[in-house]
Amino acid sequence: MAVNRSQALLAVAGVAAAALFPLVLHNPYYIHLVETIMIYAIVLFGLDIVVGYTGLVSLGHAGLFGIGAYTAGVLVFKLAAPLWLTLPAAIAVTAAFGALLALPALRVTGPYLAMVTLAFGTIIQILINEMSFLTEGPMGIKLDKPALLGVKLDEVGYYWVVLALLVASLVFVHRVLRSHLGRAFEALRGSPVASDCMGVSVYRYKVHAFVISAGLAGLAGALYAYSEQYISPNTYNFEQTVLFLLAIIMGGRKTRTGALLGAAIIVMLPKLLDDIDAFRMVSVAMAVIVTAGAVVALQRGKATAVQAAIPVAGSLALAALSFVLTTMTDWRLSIFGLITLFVVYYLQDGIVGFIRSALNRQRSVADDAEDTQALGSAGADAVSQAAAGGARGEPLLQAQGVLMRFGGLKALNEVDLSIARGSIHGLIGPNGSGKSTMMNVLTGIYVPTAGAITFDGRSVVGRTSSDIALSGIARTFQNVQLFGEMTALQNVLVGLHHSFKSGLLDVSLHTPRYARENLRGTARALGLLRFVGLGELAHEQARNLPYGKQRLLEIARALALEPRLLLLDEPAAGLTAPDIKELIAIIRKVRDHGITVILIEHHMDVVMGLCDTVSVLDFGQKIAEGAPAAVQSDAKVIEAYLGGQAA
Ligand SMILES: Nc1ncnc2c1ncn2[C@@H]1O[C@H](COP(=O)(O)OP(=O)(O)OP(=O)(O)O)[C@@H](O)[C@H]1O
Repeated sequence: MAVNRSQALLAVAGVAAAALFPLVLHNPYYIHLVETIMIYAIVLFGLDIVVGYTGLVSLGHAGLFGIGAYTAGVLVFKLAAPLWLTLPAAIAVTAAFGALLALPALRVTGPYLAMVTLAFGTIIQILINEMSFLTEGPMGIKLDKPALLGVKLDEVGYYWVVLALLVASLVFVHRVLRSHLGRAFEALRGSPVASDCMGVSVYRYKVHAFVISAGLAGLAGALYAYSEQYISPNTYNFEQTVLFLLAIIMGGRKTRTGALLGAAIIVMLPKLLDDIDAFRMVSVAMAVIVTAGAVVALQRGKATAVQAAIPVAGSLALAALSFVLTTMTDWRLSIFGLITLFVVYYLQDGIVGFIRSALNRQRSVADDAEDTQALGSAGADAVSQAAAGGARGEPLLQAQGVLMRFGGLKALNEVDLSIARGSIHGLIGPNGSGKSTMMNVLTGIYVPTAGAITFDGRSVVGRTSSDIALSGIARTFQNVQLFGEMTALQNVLVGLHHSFKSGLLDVSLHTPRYARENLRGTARALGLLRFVGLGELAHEQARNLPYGKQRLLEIARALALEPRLLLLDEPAAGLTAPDIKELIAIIRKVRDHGITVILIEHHMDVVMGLCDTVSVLDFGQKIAEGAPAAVQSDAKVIEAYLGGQAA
């Protein structure tokens, strides 16, 4: 595992401290409090996969948490089931409900998804209430602390069980997120369209993320039932769901520390707000921290006086208010709301994100791949020889009568195209002539209004982008579509996703099969990066690369798919002259590996120097086709497109 030493030491120290806590502090109230924080943290690890990594909003997690609690509760109440049965059952049942919700819900996004998941949560609460024959309805279910290996657990024993499962969940989530599955989750947030075109089905991995997240919520729910020793429908309500989301926002997304911190906040804050003395202490401490933070930010030139003044004034006012108030009862919710507003507005990356940026530390974007830095063969070997039969020169892709309508506009009007195997086929035309639309039709982003497209004898029309990608068509994008928060290496590894056959079990147990795939994948990805001259930048975040390098990275990522056909959409746009030279050499090498290329390009020297055949589009129609020299001297082409430029 690619965890650095100090992180590992810190984690071990943290677990040891948590384990010793109930022995040092015997107060059952505090033991229960920490236990609740740990249980909530398990939910939040899962919720962060959905919210932080895939970028979806779920308002259904309290419902899922409730399903876990009731699965355990009902099994204990009706069948006196033991712990080793109730916990796996809670995970399985909740994951199944998660799938039931995700399969239809994840067809929609944004506010619609929020509404669907919210409705789910409400329905679950109503069902728990109504299905008295199973759930005892509003009366709720009482249950005892469970027994483990024949010994009935007391508060401390159960605390340790929860701690052990927290650590297990942490390791599980950590491993999943560092594997190809985690990369798929991040990729679909970074660029859904590029994910699909790399063979990583956005829909499929959204559902995966949701189901994993639901399983964790189920486990936490079951633990919560035993912890409280009583469950009733009212616990799993809208407020609970909002609290979970708030915890992620406050703690910070894409961080396990953030989830733990978020859990601590949502458990402790309401209790602190119950007690005026505690509230005074916290608000004074907060005012001191905020003021000190503002001074540091001002000194380092990270904030202007006005920017720093508002949070300082706000926290001082809160501290002053705490001494004016005599009781908290009427003010609890308002103050909770104010604190939330403050965090959401000023700490958009959450508290952990804020601390990291204050310390000038980047979020670690390392994953399992980093272990294998020294790997990688010579660059060119990484590009697979495009296998599969068919002689050079025979058609690999054929489009007939392709029509693409957008309302009244025919972006493509009865276009025929035949791409010979092993060739570089240029597609040129003035702006808006339909070139990118053609790429989008070929890669399944648009379904053509009419016409037929066959790739290697199989129809492309109506298939999903990821299916088409996996059958051997890779592409780059006119407006670069990289996974910005991921490293160059991780971007290429997303392209290699198809080469990972390991499942969730392999990933969480780090089986030899996963280790083998991971090693091989990383070596190939590094080889591909070297092939496009980015070997040195493997661990750089994609969004930090210069524009020209980003375009080359897109080519490496596309090659990772082991395509037979590579579509390059204006690869030279925005490149400097030396970069263009490098690009031309790379495209030639790609062709020499037997990969067929369709090249959209405005740089005529690139097109004329590289292409075997050129097709010219104008207003969605093909107006000429042939060898570059012939096309260049075609009167219609000169009139439509080359006219001004050729002169
Ligand atoms: N999703 C869409 N909805 C509506 N119209 C579209 C859509 N996509 C493309 N078009 C229109 O189709 C026409 C062809 O666009 P396209 O992007 O394919 O041209 P292009 O040849 O790639 O141009 P450029 O070189 O500027 O990228 C344009 O008029 C464009 O506005």
